[in-house]
Amino acid sequence: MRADVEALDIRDVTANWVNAEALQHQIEQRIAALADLAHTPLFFGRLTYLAPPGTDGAGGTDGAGDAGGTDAAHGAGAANGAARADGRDRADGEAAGAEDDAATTYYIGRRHVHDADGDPMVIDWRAPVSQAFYQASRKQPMDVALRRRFGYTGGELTAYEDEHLTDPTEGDRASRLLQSEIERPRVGPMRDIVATIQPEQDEIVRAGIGGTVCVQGAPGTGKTAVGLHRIAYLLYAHRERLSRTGTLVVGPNRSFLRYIEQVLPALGELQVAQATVDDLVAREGVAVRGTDDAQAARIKGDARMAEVLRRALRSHVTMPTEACVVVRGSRRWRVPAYEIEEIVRQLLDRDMRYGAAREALPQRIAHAVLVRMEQAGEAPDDRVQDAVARNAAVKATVKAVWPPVDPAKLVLRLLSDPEFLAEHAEGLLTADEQKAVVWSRPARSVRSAKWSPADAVLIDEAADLIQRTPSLGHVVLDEAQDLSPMQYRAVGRRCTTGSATVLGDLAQGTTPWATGSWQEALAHLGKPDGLVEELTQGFRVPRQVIAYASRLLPAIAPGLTEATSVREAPGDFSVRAVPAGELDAEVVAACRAALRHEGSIGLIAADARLPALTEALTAAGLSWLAPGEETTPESRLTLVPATLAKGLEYDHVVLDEPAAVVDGEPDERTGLRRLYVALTRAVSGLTVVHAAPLPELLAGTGS
Ligand SMILES: Nc1ncnc2c1ncn2[C@@H]1O[C@H](COP(=O)(O)OP(=O)(O)OP(=O)(O)O)[C@@H](O)[C@H]1O
Repeated sequence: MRADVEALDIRDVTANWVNAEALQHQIEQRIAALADLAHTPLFFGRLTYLAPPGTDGAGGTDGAGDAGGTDAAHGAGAANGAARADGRDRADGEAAGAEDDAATTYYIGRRHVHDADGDPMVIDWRAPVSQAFYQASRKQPMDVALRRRFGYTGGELTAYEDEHLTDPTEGDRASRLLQSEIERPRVGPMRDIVATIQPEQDEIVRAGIGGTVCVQGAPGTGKTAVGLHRIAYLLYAHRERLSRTGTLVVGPNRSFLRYIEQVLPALGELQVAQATVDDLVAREGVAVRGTDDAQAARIKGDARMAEVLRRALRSHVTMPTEACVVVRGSRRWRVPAYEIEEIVRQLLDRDMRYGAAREALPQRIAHAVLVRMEQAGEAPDDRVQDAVARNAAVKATVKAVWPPVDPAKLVLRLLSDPEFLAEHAEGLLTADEQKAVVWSRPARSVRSAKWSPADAVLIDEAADLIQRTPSLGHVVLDEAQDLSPMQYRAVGRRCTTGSATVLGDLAQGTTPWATGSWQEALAHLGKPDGLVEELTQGFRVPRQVIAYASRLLPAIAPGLTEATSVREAPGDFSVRAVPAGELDAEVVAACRAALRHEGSIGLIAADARLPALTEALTAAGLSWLAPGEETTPESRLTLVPATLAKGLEYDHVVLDEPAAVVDGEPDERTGLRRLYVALTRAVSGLTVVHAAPLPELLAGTGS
């Protein structure tokens, strides 16, 4: 397929260079999307239907019987499976009834693959025919006689596993291939899970584009994976619409985005934008260099600020005191002040965007002039109305009544001028709250102001009040629990006409304004009808480790369901108390021990502990990476400040001094939540090393 695209000669088919450029670009994208990925096989599953899908006939039973005849227990007969799988044998017509086979048997892969005649060889995992691969069960076989999963090692087909869903004599058994995929030692960036998406995950992945879905899930339940696969699914099912409107993944920080950035390209999707909320609201000329204390940030992030901004903006509209007199030729047309006031009030009542109303106003005044012209016997047309709207007198009136407003200047004034703030925050913010947000030293200009991230969100809100923010087709919002209401609004206005997938865990909220309930979050996002789903099967964290971390739940998120672990391997888990003077050395020793195993190692520590640990690692001659930098078999140790651990995972985690992680946060609940995040990053082993006493809820075990 790639060779076909590469061989395309477009010289004779393009009318001009713009055409040629556009076509060439499309061709390059197609070639890129068809690139071979090392170790990524073309197919991972096969379905044999009882009858060709879409028919009622039972004619497919033969095919099913045939497929059954070639079965082998998983692991055995792999070579045979490989030969059949590449389609050559089938093309040779090895089996009688090869026709039937082709009609009922489908190979499922990451993308569609066809042969030289254009006949499909591998069906895209997102196609309707593939859904049964994920959803069919013994209870509901969905017309599937045989489901085969293929197992690969380093790109080589090494095993397969069969389920005869309609065979009553065959019992249910756990998939070894799923188990080995889950237990695989992690190294490198996040990978796709297309081969092993679970039924409850699949339902979310394939939910319709019309609705917003919100997923609450404990650490490691696959929220990020599900969100990314959902966007890939939507791009498949609604390609044209979404390529016009665009799609976006919002994540908590750069390291996280780097960690996930290869999943969608591996699924052939290269067009999805990725950003943090700070990126979304970034504006030219507004440099974010400042920070807020927790109280100011919380108030600035509160949804009440949206109303303060709305009022402050609308206060720029003043009622006219003078008539508008338009001179055309020898005639003067006068629109009295009361009539302009009426127009202005109508525009205010319609609650249009400030900027849209400002653009409508000159036309409305011009219309009033035209009515007068007609009354005087003239017959003006649209061109006259346009000319009048551009008349200097009309412009002057508009400027006086409905002046242009710069969003950053508006926020600057609110934060610099206590009286202006008081006027518009009356009844919304208390006097203390107003005091908390006003800058101690007023800024002189937008450029010199020390804007904080929360200020940038306020400016974004103001900009949207003036001019509508363009909406994308679909937005996936990950680690949503940390967003303030104002940040939810900023994301929400980027999908007003589209839909969203909101992913998060209330127990992992570590901002002072962390989400308390998903209903509230969805309301701030502007999607109050969004459906809240829960995932509870954990794919990352070993059972003992998740049980240990879950001891914190009563203190950090009472009422949340504890995750179960689908991992069979118990994992290594130890908690070591060491003398204070030996903490750094013991941590280094734990890292060394972890490095003896395969896979990535994350040393997670309170941010304040980083300098000491950096020194200890250097002295020990160990090199390490920063979070988000790709781990490789040669370079596997990452030093992770606790504040950046969210969303990431490491095969083995060494957690330094839990008490310091808790103390690094302004309050205990946030501290324990930060600790919960740190404790739940491990895939196969966790070593906790501490000199200070453990938080009470965790004390009482260990070695
Ligand atoms: N169906 C699955 N098959 C195989 N692996 C899976 C499956 N679902 C999730 N995983 C794996 O489990 C790990 C955790 O998934 P993911 O990071 O999406 O979880 P999360 O819910 O976003 O976690 P957190 O709350 O910590 O951010 C990843 O390595 C992911 O690939």
